[in-house]
Amino acid sequence: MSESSSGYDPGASSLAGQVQPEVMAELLSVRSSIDNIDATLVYLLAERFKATQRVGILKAEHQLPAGDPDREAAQITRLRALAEEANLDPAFAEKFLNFIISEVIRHHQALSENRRLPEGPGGS
Ligand SMILES: C=C(O[C@@H]1C=C(C(=O)O)C=C[C@H]1O)C(=O)O
Repeated sequence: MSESSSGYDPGASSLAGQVQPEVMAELLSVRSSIDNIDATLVYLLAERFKATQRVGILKAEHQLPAGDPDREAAQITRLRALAEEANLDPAFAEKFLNFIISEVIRHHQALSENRRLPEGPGGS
């Protein structure tokens, strides 16, 4: 579905009418990059959840535990270092990864109990 038919309005703003037109134009231009980045994040997350779902199926088939704390610790150390290099707050990077991992673990638990998940952030 195209964005125009989904009803998305890239110009939506509570600031309309309160800012000079040049400022608004610059704001909308930067927001267009933010929209592209957000779309990419959604696609990246969808791909990540597809991959983790394969891991979840493998774990369920072989009666392996949903979480893997040593793997998580290694991922967090790596992501914190990457975040520092990228000038991103490492504490934020860690929180974000933990948020995603906890959702993945919830999915893996559901898979191993052969349960369907209610609609949640990860979806699949
Ligand atoms: C995906 C896995 O399962 C869990 C989720 C992880 C993740 O989302 O990266 C990492 C480790 C596990 O706690 C895995 O074991 O690789």
